[in-house]
Amino acid sequence: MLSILPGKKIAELDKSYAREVGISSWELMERAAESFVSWFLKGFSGVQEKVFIFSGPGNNGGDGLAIARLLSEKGFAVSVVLFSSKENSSVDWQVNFDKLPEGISRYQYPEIDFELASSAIIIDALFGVGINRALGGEYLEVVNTLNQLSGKKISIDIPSGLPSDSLVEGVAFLADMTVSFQFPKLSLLIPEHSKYVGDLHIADIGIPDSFLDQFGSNKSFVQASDIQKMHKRFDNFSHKGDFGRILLIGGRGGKVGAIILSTCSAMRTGSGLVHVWAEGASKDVIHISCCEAMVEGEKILDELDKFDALGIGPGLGEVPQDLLRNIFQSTGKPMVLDADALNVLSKHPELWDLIPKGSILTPHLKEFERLTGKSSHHFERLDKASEYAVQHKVYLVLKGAFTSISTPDGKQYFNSTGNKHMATAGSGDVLTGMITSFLGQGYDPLNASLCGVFHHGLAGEIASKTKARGMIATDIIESIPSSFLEMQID
Ligand SMILES: NC(=O)C1=CN([C@@H]2O[C@H](COP(=O)(O)OP(=O)(O)OC[C@H]3O[C@@H](n4cnc5c(N)ncnc54)[C@H](OP(=O)(O)O)[C@@H]3O)[C@@H](O)[C@H]2O)[C@@H](O)CC1
Ligand SMILES: Nc1ncnc2c1ncn2[C@@H]1O[C@H](COP(=O)(O)OP(=O)(O)O)[C@@H](O)[C@H]1O
Ligand SMILES: [K+]
Repeated sequence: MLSILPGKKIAELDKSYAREVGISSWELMERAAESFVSWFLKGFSGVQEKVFIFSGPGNNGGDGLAIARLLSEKGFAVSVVLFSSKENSSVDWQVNFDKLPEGISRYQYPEIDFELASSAIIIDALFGVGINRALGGEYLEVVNTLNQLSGKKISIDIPSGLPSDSLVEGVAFLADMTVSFQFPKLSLLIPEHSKYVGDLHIADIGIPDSFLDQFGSNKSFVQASDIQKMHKRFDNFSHKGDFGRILLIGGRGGKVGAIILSTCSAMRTGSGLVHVWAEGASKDVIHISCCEAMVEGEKILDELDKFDALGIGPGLGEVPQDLLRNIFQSTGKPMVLDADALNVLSKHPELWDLIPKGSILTPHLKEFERLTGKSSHHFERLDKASEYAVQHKVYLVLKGAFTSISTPDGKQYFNSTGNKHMATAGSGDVLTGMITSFLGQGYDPLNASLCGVFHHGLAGEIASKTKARGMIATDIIESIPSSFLEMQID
């Protein structure tokens, strides 16, 4: 689990880590540069390619100079554009400046012809986490100019102009890709900053997770290796009863498809027994669409105790609040609440304290807004999500890119899988089926949420390799088994 530290803590982290392992701050910068370059070489191997690196006065600029040297050694035609004088730059910047090889072209801003840079790969090393005010003067001017260029643009650590923990003010560099060191800065994970960040890559600089943990952050970025450890192991004598019996409630009226998606995905996630509550003609449709599931009528609501987990909401439509109230009161077990179940909760806050403790709520942004009111930006939304989870002792899965999972003990986890092709009708219903399935298999609510969200995103990534923009929710379901195979979960 990568702790996400606030920008202000990073200088302290660097210093204490360098001291602990007995390396200099320059050596840490060198590791960062090497990690960037090894990522870069996977995507840009054409050694004839031109690279322009814009280097600011701090350590982000220092990273840029180290990267300039390393890329030049690999045969790239590298130019650096400098802004401050040597004596006004950070100590490690100066060391890397002195190490710049002869072959690198140097320009002192404003003496640069942007025509030359227009056909090059642009690397933004102006400012990193040390930015402390909006861009102005020549930095504003250069970022505005670079933003007009059409070549590939890459930011080191964070796009220049973005603060690491708050909303951008004014202008920032528009990167196609951002390579952030060790962990993503919080600011890289919010929708308002997506156009600046582009595709996000995390470059390991070798600081162990356990070392980051000492800084006591309540926010983490979830990795595949974390998820692998959370999975329950089943043995050779396991039978379907060990994989849980769940009940899914929803799919009324014209929305029977929603609960079918949840049902099929629960089966694919490994549930032993999946029951679905259904009304009238939808029973047959469910049977035909997912013959492995058992379809139940109204009476099943009197037998909730026999289920290991419930998932309520996909396609439920408008229902009287009593339906939820009765369910909450007849079982103390955590359950998954999505879609229309959340809409009932939004209209009836008096139900909030009846939600069984440890339940998992999975709103998308609109559903979350109905629940907690409008937010002026995502940082505020994340705070509200955390408050809600703590206050009502539930897990709040706020869906979108980098879905966040807020916990009753005030922690917040950010998912690292998924992509834009998952923004398609029904993909949230798939997630509900997956999380309910894990909960029913005996995963605790945190692990069920984290594993559900991670595998959902990974299945989406796998499906999108062949389906891309044409991907539909069913494709995600079909790729759930591949997500287990990829993670070697048997
Ligand atoms: N573990 C890690 O993550 C590692 C991190 N590393 C790297 O270090 C980076 C952080 O470096 P950093 O602390 O030197 O800050 P950085 O962002 O270069 O800028 C500070 C300078 O800018 C100035 N300044 C600020 N705002 C300004 C503005 N709007 N307009 C104009 N000037 C402005 C400010 O001076 P001021 O004017 O405030 O006196 C100061 O001179 C980090 O992002 C990563 O790339 C790696 O090297 C090693 C491992
Ligand atoms: N751009 C994106 N990147 C990653 N995941 C996404 C993106 N857009 C949507 N998703 C995921 O797809 C799902 C969409 O859920 P939701 O909006 O409830 O869909 P529906 O209501 O149609 O079922 C969520 O799990 C969300 O995290
Ligand atoms: K930068």
